[in-house]
Amino acid sequence: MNVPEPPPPARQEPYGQAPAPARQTHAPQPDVPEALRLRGLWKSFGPKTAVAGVDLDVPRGSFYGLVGPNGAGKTTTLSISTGLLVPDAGQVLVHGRDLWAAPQQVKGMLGILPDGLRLFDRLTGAQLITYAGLLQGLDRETVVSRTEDLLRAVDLVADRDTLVVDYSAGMSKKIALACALVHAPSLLVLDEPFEAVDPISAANIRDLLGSYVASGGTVIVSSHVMDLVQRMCSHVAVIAAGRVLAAGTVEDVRAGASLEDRFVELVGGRVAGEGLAWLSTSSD
Ligand SMILES: Nc1ncnc2c1ncn2[C@@H]1O[C@H](COP(=O)(O)OP(=O)(O)OP(=O)(O)O)[C@@H](O)[C@H]1O
Repeated sequence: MNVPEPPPPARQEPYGQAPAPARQTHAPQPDVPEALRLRGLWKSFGPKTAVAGVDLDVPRGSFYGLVGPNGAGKTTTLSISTGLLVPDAGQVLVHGRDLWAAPQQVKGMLGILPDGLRLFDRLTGAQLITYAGLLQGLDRETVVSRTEDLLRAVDLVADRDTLVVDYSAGMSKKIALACALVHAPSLLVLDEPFEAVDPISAANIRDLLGSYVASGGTVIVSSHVMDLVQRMCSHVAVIAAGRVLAAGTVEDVRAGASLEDRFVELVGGRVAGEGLAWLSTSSD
């Protein structure tokens, strides 16, 4: 693997402090074909370069999978794309709007399920969705009806009045997804949305996301489950060592092979051998 080139100089304007345009809107720009456009993203943590020049175009209305080995830079890329992390360099455009020029307006278009999300877990599930909706500026009547719809959609009606602190990992993931959806964003960015979620709930969530995409929304998901990405996504990007190795429609990227085989071919790293000899030695 090549040693990454040093990043270009950092942006001059600190995050969120660029002068705001006089008039801004949450609406996507209609003539822009990409829901998300990343250009030249770089991010290092001390000596570790996590993202090394990522360019990516996510077409509007696509179901986009982001796959890569552990430590590839997926979470860092998604965190930068949603304004949760400041890059050392690069540009993020959401529906044609620069995230750092108008962070509040752009974030109104985004629904985010971050990795390792900390929730306000002393609220019940229903209260948490309500709180998320009110924070997004929805009126109370709309929030109440959407909360009921979302609790049904993520199979949490029976636990609507349970404190989130008492939710299992999968239930927490589902309530966080419901919070991400409540303001009907035009772009959903989901980091490992199916991790710890049971198969029935996962199927329901897939259906929900499928309908969302069919109605014009755009979804980006990171996942380690190649079979799921192959079945669910229209597009995929393979990322390793902070760089995009391949990106496009799932059909184009897998090029006749399974996505899993193509992934292994692109990324490498299979360990040949007979395993750990000592592991098969009984201590009895
Ligand atoms: N806050 C941080 N401080 C230091 N290093 C970090 C930090 N966040 C990420 N890294 C490093 O950056 C690299 C990319 O991490 P990242 O979490 O983006 O990978 P990932 O592709 O999401 O991995 P996984 O599939 O294991 O979740 C890793 O080497 C990781 O150790």
